[in-house]
Amino acid sequence: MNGPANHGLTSPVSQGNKGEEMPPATERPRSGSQAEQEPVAESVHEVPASEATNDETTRDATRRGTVAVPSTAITRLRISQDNPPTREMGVRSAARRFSSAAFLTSERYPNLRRGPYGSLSNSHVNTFERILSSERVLTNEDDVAPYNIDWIKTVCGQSKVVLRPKTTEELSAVMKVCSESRLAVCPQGGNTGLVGGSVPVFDEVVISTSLMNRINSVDGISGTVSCQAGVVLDKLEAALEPEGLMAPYDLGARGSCQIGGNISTCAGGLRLLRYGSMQANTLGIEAVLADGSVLNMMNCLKKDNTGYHLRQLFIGSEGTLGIVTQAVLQCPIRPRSVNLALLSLKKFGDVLSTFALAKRTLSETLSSVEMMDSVCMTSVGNKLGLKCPLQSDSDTFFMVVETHGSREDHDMEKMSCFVQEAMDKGLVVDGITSNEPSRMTNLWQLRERITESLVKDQYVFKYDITLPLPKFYEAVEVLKQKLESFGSDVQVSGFGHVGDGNLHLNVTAPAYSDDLQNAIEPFVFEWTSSVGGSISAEHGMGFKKAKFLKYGKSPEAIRLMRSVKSSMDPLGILNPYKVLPPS
Ligand SMILES: O=C(O)CC[C@@H](O)C(=O)O
Ligand SMILES: [Zn+2]
Repeated sequence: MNGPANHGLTSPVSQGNKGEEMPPATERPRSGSQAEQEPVAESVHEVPASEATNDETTRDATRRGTVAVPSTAITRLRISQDNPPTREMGVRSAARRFSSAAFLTSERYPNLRRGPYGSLSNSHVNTFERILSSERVLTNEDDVAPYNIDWIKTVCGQSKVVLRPKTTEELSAVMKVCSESRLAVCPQGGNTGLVGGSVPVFDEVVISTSLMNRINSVDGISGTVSCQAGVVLDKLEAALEPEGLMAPYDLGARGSCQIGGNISTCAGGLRLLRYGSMQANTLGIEAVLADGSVLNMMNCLKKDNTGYHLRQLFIGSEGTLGIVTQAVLQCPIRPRSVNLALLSLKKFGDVLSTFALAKRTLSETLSSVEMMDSVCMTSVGNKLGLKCPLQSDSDTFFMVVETHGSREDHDMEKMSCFVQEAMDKGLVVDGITSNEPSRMTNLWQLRERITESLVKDQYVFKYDITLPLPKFYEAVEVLKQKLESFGSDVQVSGFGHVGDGNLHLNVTAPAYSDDLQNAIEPFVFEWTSSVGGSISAEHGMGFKKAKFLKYGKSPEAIRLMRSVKSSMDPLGILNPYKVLPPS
């Protein structure tokens, strides 16, 4: 028998809907004096599919895995035989191949110390290969590289191995090995996170759920789906559609993000306003715990009050308490009619008044209320070539308002009346409505692809915060003022789920700089907390925000979090350096 394969690793050193066309604008209901002065046909117009954007890419093109970090973009590193790289150099150059701004997390955060974890050895790799088969144990540097870096290229770990289990049993066996050798692990879904939660910080073993992609069952009557954690959101949607159901949430990253990752980060997204949170919609969970034991809570029931709601522990804990392997989600009925409006507004106060009006007039049909400022709209235009069909200037705000309903004529009329009333009241300057699927898709891209446009050719500091609505856009203004001295190369912008009070606050700069980061943090967290907001709305704490947890939780709450963590993961091997601040 051959001896164990040499994987080039060191030995252990430490134990450490197509709807009907809208009637022509001139036929829509009008009222009030402003409508008389300003013909609706000129202000509210429908958008021809080709005019909405000049990019015909479909919603699928927003798949982050393909648009932002295409695997084909990973060019092979040419290594001179005279000067073979060390493992460390290899990871470093793998990181730098993605972008000139790439770097190792351990370099950018030099005060960070690796925990007392074991080191990966050839013998571990051989054991993993026995459990998973060798094709599902990646050790080749080029294969491992994409799992080390986040898709916006802001953090980069140095893992040497990626494990790709297909079943809960395999993942459980892997965790038993990791627990016995105190190997730290980093669970990873679609790697679409924005807070550095899904990539390793040092050399954690990456456990990818990508091959755990089975949909177990869809129950059209009770409206539930049971699936493995690695199912990609748009694949789930495709499986739900024939049953007349849809996922209870929607994200721009739907082409790459996975259900397990969505649950672990308590993802919010574009429809939370209408369909509720991940906490509300996750009925059942199966998770593998730190010691490899399997916790099966695959409940399909809407009502289950049998004591502690344990599944909630895994929703939003970012893989620090267990790795979600399967789940049951409650799924709403797919709407028969969808209507969309893209609006432009003069000031943020009008955005809030329009939101209030939308709630009153669109009531039960309202499914999404999003906003973006002109910096964001300009960015999707300049960087991605997506043309906004509305007139605007540098102070304009934009809103996307969507309805989901069951009566096309009724829903369309409701949307028209809402836009008309908003214009009559002088809240909305210009607007477009559509219920034609490809047109709506194009209009949605103006909102959904902001993230992709902001990261293009520049560094982005991202802050995902919840704020009381009157303070929502003040965050952008306050930060602009704070960063004035950095000059016009540094831009502050805001967009997000205004319907949920969730602002995505972004600072873009030509490159990362410690000075800029130190000017923003902890200032932005202090300010958010001082006005009664939350420093993480829907992206989680990950690695980047962990040290700022005190701005979101009281000392007592943090103590309880630590005690839950140490009782469920006494060796601290599950996604270390994330969520909780270093102790
Ligand atoms: O880029 C961001 O900050 C937000 C990403 C995502 O949550 C979105 O709402 O588009
Ligand atoms: Zn968002």
